Amino acid sequence: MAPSEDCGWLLYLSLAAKCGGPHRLLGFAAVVAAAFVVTALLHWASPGGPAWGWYWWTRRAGLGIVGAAIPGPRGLPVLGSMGLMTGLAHRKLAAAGKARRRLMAFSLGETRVVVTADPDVARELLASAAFADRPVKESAYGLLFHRAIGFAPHGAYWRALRRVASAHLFSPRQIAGSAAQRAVIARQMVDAMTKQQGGAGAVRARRFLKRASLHNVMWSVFGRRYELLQAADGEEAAELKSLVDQGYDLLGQLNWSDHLPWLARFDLQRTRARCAALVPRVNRFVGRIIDEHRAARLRHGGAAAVMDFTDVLLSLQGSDRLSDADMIAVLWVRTYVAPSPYGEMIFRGTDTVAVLIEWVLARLVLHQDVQRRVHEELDRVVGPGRAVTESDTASLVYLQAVVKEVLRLHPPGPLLSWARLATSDVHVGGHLVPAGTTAMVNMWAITHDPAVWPDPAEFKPERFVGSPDHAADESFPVMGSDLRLAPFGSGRRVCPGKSLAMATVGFWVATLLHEFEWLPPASGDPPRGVDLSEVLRLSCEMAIPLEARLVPRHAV
Ligand code: HEM
Repeated sequence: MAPSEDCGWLLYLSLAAKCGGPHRLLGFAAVVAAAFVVTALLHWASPGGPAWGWYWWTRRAGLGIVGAAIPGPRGLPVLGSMGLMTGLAHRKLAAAGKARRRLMAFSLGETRVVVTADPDVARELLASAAFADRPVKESAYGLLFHRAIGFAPHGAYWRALRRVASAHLFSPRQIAGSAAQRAVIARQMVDAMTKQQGGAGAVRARRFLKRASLHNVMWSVFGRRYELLQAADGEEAAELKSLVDQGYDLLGQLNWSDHLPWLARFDLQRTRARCAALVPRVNRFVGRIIDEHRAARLRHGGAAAVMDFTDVLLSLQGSDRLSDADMIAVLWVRTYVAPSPYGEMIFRGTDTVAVLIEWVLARLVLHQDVQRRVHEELDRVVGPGRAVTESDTASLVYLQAVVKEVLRLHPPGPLLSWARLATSDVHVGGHLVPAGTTAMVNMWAITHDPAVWPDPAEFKPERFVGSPDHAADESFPVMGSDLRLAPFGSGRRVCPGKSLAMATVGFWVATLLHEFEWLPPASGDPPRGVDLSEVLRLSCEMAIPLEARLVPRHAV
């Protein structure tokens, strides 16, 4: 509630008190409370709950226009269906939307939301120009995300950022150019895992994968090279890790005051306070790196010896030129770009890649027959005498099918994470979706729908290698043109890092499989020790980190 509204209420109450003493005041308060309860119940009674009720009532009163309401659960008065977005939201939404796959409405406090679990409606929604914006919430503003690619409003600034990132970070030439960097990090991972396996008897892959992904992004963006092993980490890497961890924490939570604005002043989850403490540290960290880049460019007569993404931003001229504050937003967010299933954020660049590789490895530990086929393919294509190179991955057809099948069963952003915001009234799936509505695609529900994928719960990479009795083959595109499996989203705001992500995942998985046999920590048949339970944080990751015994496949 705005401060002026507070003053209004106080004025009414003091007037009422003056006019008739405490009894009148109490009576007035009771009438106000009763009016509030009746209004809340009337709004709540609409399909989709209170936020939709509010919309339909004001529409009826103001314009006399009523379209067919979108079906959906009412949830609780005032709060709506906040419970749907806690825990494993994708599964809860899929269960709630079973009978309303095409489009379901629900309310998150005062926020109107629609979600679809139908590939055709998903295509309509993601391709529509009316959904090219994203809802930006309090924590996003606090962390400057609204100036970064993922959350900048659709317009000239966003287009300029995407153009620069596409040309200098995500183009095929840039991706090929950074292959050597990924090879160095892959080697560091193999060495670090070999060392840990020797000491502990089993390896917990997650910490290496997360560090490897973060170091990879830091290298491309800031030109920084870190070692993977803890002991070799300096102060800067430790500060980086702490900043990223705190950012994860902030962005991963469902911020109640984003949907119940009258709660915002209390800052109950301390979102604002924690953002305020984090931002100056981020500014110092990134600002120092920018200053170092500026100084190096001056030393080299205005150009960098080796261009990283910071140099690219510094070299922009004319209308593309960014202020220091925007540059910090773009660079920092780039290190962990990602909105959450709540319509807010998940760190993308680093988190998703590590999360996906951990799922792939877990599936391969669990399905030893599939792992054997991957090893056979690696022996045929690469052989024991040399390391895998990134150009080998094009020939590793079965391994690519494994990655696709894992993307289908465990999409890192099961709700496509980065929700969209309707900027104008628009018709989707036969319904009117009003401007200001948050829209989501439940990709997890689509990839687990038996009407879309036969035996959806089964892990069958074969479905992507041309088996005639399956719905797909090796040419099945996962980059957003077929909404039956579009883990990177689709349309104007499709993930720009998708090719880089697929190149990184394919190459690192191939290397880790070429070097090691991945066995369950405890022997047995079926293998024990791999728990596929999920937890939805910034991405949907394994609730119990994978542990595996690694056996080197080639003599050193
Ligand atoms: C397996 C890895 C990844 C997955 C599953 C993934 C998934 C996604 C999804 C679902 C979206 C939303 C798309 C939409 O709204 O239609 C997205 C957006 C985005 N992703 Fe990724 N992503 C991955 C890796 C990366 C990487 C490596 C980067 C960069 C280093 C990146 C940068 C971005 C950015 C900047 C956006 C926002 C685009 C915009 O709003 O214009 N992602 N990603």
